[in-house]
Amino acid sequence: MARRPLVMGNWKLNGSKAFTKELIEGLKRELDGVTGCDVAIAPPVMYLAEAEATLASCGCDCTSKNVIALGSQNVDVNVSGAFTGDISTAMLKDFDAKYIIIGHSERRTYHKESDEFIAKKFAALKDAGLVPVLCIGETEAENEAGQTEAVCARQLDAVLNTLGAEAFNGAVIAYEPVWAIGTGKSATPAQAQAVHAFIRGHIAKHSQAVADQVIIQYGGSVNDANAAELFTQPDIDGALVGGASLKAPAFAVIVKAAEKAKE
Ligand SMILES: O=C(CO)COP(=O)(O)O
Repeated sequence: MARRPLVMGNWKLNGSKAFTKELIEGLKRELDGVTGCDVAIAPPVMYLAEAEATLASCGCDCTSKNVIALGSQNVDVNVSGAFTGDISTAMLKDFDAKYIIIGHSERRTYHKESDEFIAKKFAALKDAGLVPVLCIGETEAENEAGQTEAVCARQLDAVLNTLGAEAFNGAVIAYEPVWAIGTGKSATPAQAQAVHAFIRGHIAKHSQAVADQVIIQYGGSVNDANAAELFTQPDIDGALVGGASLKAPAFAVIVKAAEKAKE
């Protein structure tokens, strides 16, 4: 089954109002004419207004303003009320954000987010009609101990066992081995493919149809030099890109590589 690739930029804790405007203007120029790949960016929520305005106001007649979707790096489970510092699904929708990253290893590590808590976020996003981008992946120690599949299964099961496989209809999974994030040491295409096939197979135990349509991105040191080879793999449906998403030309090369590999 043909799946439409998705390349998403996770800006993490980077940027400013000026940077947001400049990078998005660059992306609009670079991605003009791209039709075969979905593209999303997740700036810090502080800059969603700037991002939304820059995406909407196009000084040229390019088509790329319709290509780049907005996203966020996190969301909270509560909808409103006395939850100081939190950000709701409704607030994200207010800025037209669509793809919402949850379970990133940096949040699992620095904010002690559990599998169960992340499953609640998944449910909140589905309730709101937003697209969860569920990050999963093993640490270096877990990898060396041969626990990669067990860790990915456990992280998926938190959602599968509470919401059912159907929750993955229209959702995105990002396989991000922790040892590959920000290290310059990407998984090899074969290594990533093996885990992606395991992830799809794990979902297929519940529903083959859901497994066939779910987008599984690879993330971890994806750049303009290694993206094309990663995308040759049948179960790699795009990428979640950190560092290389902060430069319009590099990010555009990755998007175009996905478009070409999956046409
Ligand atoms: O964590 C990542 C995306 O969510 C990957 O980050 P890098 O591309 O900087 O390794």
